[in-house]
Order: sequence, then structure tokens, then C-alpha cells
Amino acid sequence: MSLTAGRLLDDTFAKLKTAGKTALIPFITVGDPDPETTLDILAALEEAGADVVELGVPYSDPLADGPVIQRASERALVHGITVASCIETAAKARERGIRLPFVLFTYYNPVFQMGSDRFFAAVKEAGISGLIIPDLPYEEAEEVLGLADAAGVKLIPLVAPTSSGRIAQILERARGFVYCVSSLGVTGERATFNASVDDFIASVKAQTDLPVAVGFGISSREQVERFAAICDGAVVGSAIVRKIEESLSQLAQASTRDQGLLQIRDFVAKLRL
Ligand SMILES: O=P(O)(O)OC[C@@H](O)[C@@H](O)c1c[nH]c2ccccc12
Repeated sequence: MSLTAGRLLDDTFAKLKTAGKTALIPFITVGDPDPETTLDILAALEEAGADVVELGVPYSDPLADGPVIQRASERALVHGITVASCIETAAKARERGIRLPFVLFTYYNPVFQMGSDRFFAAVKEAGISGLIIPDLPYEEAEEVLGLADAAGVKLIPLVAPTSSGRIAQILERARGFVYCVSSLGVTGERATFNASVDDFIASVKAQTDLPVAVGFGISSREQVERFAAICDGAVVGSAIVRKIEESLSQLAQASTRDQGLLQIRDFVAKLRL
């Protein structure tokens, strides 16, 4: 019996834990620079050793995103990428034989526009393992969690240093893994991290049995190593999206496309511990 998509995520973290490894979790924007190339980039991420991939749904008002991911959203929206076509991309990646667990990353509005029932039916059909909705309204959370559980997809919470009073409440409803945001502000590579982030991650780990991953700002092997010592996964978004941006001209021409994909793959492979 094939694993349910949600179980695939659990098993991935369990295998990594047994091996004493930390999950490498790239984030990319679906449709950046175009839908077909996204499939090639996903194959390159798998070859590079990524363990889970966050599939970002491009959005016109990405409040929590820094300039690199904002530009990626703009490039993707040129192709009219919708949350439905992002889900379709996950299904196409499976047809291509890409086995990575997918975590769909979307702001709440596209889910609301698509309609929860239609959205979760499509997510289940596509075999998506997890879901992150950074701006999920608190009053909608209970209903969305019920729908996600019924669809077998893990609704993964974000916790930030500012969440302090609500962390216990957030963790009660957590599924899949817990995403600790390393820093305040928006996404984007950071040269340093506030020393308090270690205590913050430790306090979250002490309150949950779920894997704890950290994201925001991680852009180098040294930074992945730093966080691997204290958590179960490292999310890298902007640094990889920037590598895609730097490869746009190679990706745009058939004669240099493979070279562009190789650049992205090699960058991610260097992050793999
Ligand atoms: O880009 P960074 O700094 O590496 O952070 C990961 C981040 O891109 C990804 O997880 C993400 C993209 N958009 C977000 C909005 C909120 C929280 C997280 C995200």
C-alpha cells in the first residue's frame, strides 16, 4: 500500500533522525522562471540531496517575503500561476518520478478564493504531504485543520520568537513538523542570527515531539551546520531562489539550460550535510 502523502513526510523525518541527520528543506516559487523549468529544478533539488521541498504559491501581496522571493513571485505570476496550477505541478513532478515529500506553501487568500473543499480535494489528489499557511486567520484555523487532517495533509505551523505566549496553543494543533522562524522581519539571507534563537528553538523542542525545523535567513553550509546542531531541519529559500534568479539567462536557452540547472543543483548539494 503506498504511503499516504502525510506519512511520507513523517517517514522522511524518522529516517533522518535514525541516521542522525538534519532535513535539508529548500523553498522555491512554483512557476519561477516558468512551470516547465520548475519541474527541472525540482529534479535538480532531489539530485542535490534535498529531503523535503516547500512549493511556494506565488502571491501578489507576499507580506512576509523579502525582495528575492517577491521578484520570484512576480516572475511566476507573469505565467498566470495559480494555487491550482501549483498543486498540478506537484502532481506532474510525481509523474516525472520525483519522490520528495512536497509541502505546499501558500498565503491564505488563494486558498479562500479556490474554496477549501476544492483546495483540499486537489491537494489530496496530488499527493502533497504538508501545508504551510503563514497568515491563516486564527478563527479559520480549527476548520482548516479539520479539512487538512481529513485530506491526510499535515498543517505545519510557523512559530516565531514573538509567538511566545501562544506557542503551547500552536503546538497543540501542530502536524508534520514545527517551523521555527529564526528572526523577526521578512524572508531573506542573513549574515548573522540573534543569539537568542538557540534558546527559542530549544524552548519549542522542549514542548513538542514533532520534528522542529528552522528557516529565515539560512544561506550557507556553515549556517545549516549551525542549526543542524539544535534542530531537525533547515529551510533555505531566498538563497536558492537567488541562485535561480542568477541562472535565468542560462535557463532561458536550450544550449545553456543544463548548465543553469547544474549551478542550482551544485549550490544546494553544498548545503547537504
Ligand atoms: O527565504 P529564507 O530567508 O531562506 O526563508 C525561508 C522562506 O523563504 C520560506 O520558508 C518562506 C517563503 N515565504 C515565507 C513567508 C513566511 C514564512 C516563510 C516563508
